[in-house]
Amino acid sequence: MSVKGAKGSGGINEHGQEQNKLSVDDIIEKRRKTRPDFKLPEPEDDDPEDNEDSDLAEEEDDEHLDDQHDVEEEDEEEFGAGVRRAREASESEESHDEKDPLSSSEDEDDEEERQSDEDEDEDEDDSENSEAESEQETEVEKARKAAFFAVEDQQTGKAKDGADETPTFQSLSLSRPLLRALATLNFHTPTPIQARSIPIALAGKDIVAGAVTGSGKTAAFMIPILERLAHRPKGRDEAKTRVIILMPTRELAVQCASVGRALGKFLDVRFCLAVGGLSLKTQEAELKLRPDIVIATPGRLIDHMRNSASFGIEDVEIVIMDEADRMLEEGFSAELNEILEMTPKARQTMLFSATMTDDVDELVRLSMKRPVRLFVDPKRSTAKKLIQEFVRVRGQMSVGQDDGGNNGGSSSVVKKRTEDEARPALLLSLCTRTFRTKVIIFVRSKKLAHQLRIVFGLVGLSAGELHGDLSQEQRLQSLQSFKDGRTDFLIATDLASRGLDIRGVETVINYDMPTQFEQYLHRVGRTARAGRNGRAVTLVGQGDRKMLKMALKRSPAAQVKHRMIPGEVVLQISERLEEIKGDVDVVLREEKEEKELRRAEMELTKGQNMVEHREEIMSRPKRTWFQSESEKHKQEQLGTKEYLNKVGGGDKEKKTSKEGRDKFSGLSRKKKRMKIAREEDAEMNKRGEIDAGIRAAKKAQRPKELGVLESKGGPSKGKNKDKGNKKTRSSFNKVGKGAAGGFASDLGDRSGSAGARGAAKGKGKAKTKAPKTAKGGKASNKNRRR
Ligand SMILES: Nc1ncnc2c1ncn2[C@@H]1O[C@H](COP(=O)(O)OP(=O)(O)OP(=O)(O)O)[C@@H](O)[C@H]1O
Repeated sequence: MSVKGAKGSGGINEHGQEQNKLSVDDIIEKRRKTRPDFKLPEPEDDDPEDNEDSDLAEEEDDEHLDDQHDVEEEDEEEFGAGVRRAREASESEESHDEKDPLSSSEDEDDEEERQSDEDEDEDEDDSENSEAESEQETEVEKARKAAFFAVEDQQTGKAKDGADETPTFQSLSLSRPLLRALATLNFHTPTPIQARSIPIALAGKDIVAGAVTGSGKTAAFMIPILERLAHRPKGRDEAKTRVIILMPTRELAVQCASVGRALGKFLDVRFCLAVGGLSLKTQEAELKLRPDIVIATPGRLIDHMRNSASFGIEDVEIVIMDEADRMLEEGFSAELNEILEMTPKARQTMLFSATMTDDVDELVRLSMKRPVRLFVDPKRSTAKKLIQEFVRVRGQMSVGQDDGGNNGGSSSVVKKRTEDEARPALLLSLCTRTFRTKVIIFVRSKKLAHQLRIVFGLVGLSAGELHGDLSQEQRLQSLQSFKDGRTDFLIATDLASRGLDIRGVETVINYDMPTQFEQYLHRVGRTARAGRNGRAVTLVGQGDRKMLKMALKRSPAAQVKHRMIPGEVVLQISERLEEIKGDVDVVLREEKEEKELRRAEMELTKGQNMVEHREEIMSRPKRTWFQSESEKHKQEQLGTKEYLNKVGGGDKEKKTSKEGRDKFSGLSRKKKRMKIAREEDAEMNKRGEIDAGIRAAKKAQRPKELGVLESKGGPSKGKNKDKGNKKTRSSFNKVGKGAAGGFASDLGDRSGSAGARGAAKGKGKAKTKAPKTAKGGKASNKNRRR
């Protein structure tokens, strides 16, 4: 293959030198050199045509536009007028008189289309009504909330009249090292969410807090955590993991750790980042030292809870769940429950997010004690300095003139295209003429993100991509080069829509409208953060009008605009894009070949390692891991079946298992169980030396305070060994009672009989590290990552 010829095939060559990998950038660059430069339209700094507002309707038509363009222009005007009408309607709060922002009153829409529009409108009205209802608290709900949530003023002891005064960090009674760190970061005044949550968090209360994107929620929980840790008992024996911060994605965890380290700069507080995709061994070593704060994604934390010697969460005093709704969306509810149940009952729990869902309400109800509700901004609102622009995407566009020889006159040629085909040219028009640096572009799929990145590369724009198809290292690199300004555009999926705080992002472009309004809020919230200006531009297709209406309804009139892109610019770019279509395919093909080659090399290396180091590899203990619901179910069934076979509870299985009948015939139930246990012990002993070695190593690593005295014989069987009066919220007792699946899921990658034994012995083994049966976990590992 030519590509390989250019840079070698990677790995080690015959001279023992490492050969370079061929990255997608190399492939794009190589391809770009084979064709003339893509001529980009002239940048226009202050293009009045681009930016429509109320005065645009009075502008004269461009003389170069043909008839078809006139129709499109009118259509655009209608769209703009629709945006204005919707805005006005939102201002007067007469939402049901609101006109469809995409409608064109004198449109030539056919009857069928009109009918379907009406149907859709009805649906929208219905859903908006129900939404309005759900936003309006009923008396019953109010009473329920009053009974469950604590009142803020009571908690802080503040008089109501004092609430309006803007506090300073000094007035929040923070210690000097923290005040110094805040000054270093140029945080002079607490943001509203910080001003309200810090005193309550310092008082040890549970909190459920919501505030718009970019309003400083991270520091709102990090400051009181650090302040509380500043007063913890110190000394060698006091090293404990006291705080766990759970984040939905690795990037957010990394970001949160960096905020924490910056704020804790002058305090002797130790952090550990425990996220997937980074070295397990390094994390294990750090956890062994019992860091004060562990910032983790739920899956990786559970992995460590089960597999890392000497790490336990039984001393945790504070649990934070950031972006809790996203964690639940991602199917982490079983993991969250397991983590919460393993921590002490007396802990403080705080939950933060810019958006909340019903599932979060449920989590709050199950995991918190009389939390204080802090919602500082109107529900579903955007940052104050965010300008939202909308660009209409049409699925049809004229591409030139036909002299009309056949039709007896001149007419434009109208090329039918789908909205999706129209979007790339609109995007490139925006990115080449108006928004040229510090732009995040959100797209709906990983594949699209990658293809667009190739397109950007081929036309000479510097773009990176961020989505779940990349390795952790690639994700972090991509993010870093965008932060450093080495790339101007970051093309991302919703993986990046939450929480990412990138200073100086000027524009967010929604290549397509997200399907959930919450998602829209998080995406546009990547700009206009911390009181800065920012702009969000959304391409709006026919099917996106419901979302558009919601956005218009919730935004002040001055912040909403309709952007129009001159038709000829879009046409010019569309034609160029047609020309490079083939190149995109070539790049994708070469990239695939390159990947296959790498995979083949990896397999080869793996095979070699297996031959050379077989014994060592086979002796490594398997890690237990959480499973998907279907895996848990299968495991549960398998465990139950084997158990029933052995104890004689399952008639069918008993009859078909000759061996089982002979072996246990004539024995009482109790004796059967004992015999099974003995057999299993013997079986386990065959694995003996390895397991004994592992147990001994774990025991040796365990700090004295957690271990059982040598004289009492052997290591404790679990991290949750009873320590004085400390209670945990564990429900393992419940699990032990015959719930074969609960244990089976822990021993998932050991033999099914071990799972059955767990069930048989389960009664009363409340303090083992085995997980409880996960209830309500929706997603498998596969769909956790985007
Ligand atoms: N008191 C403050 N003064 C000035 N800047 C602040 C202050 N607190 C936080 N910031 C800055 O505000 C920005 C946004 O903070 P943060 O990322 O915590 O927002 P957020 O509310 O968690 O946003 P999101 O909902 O998108 O996750 C950060 O760059 C942070 O440095």
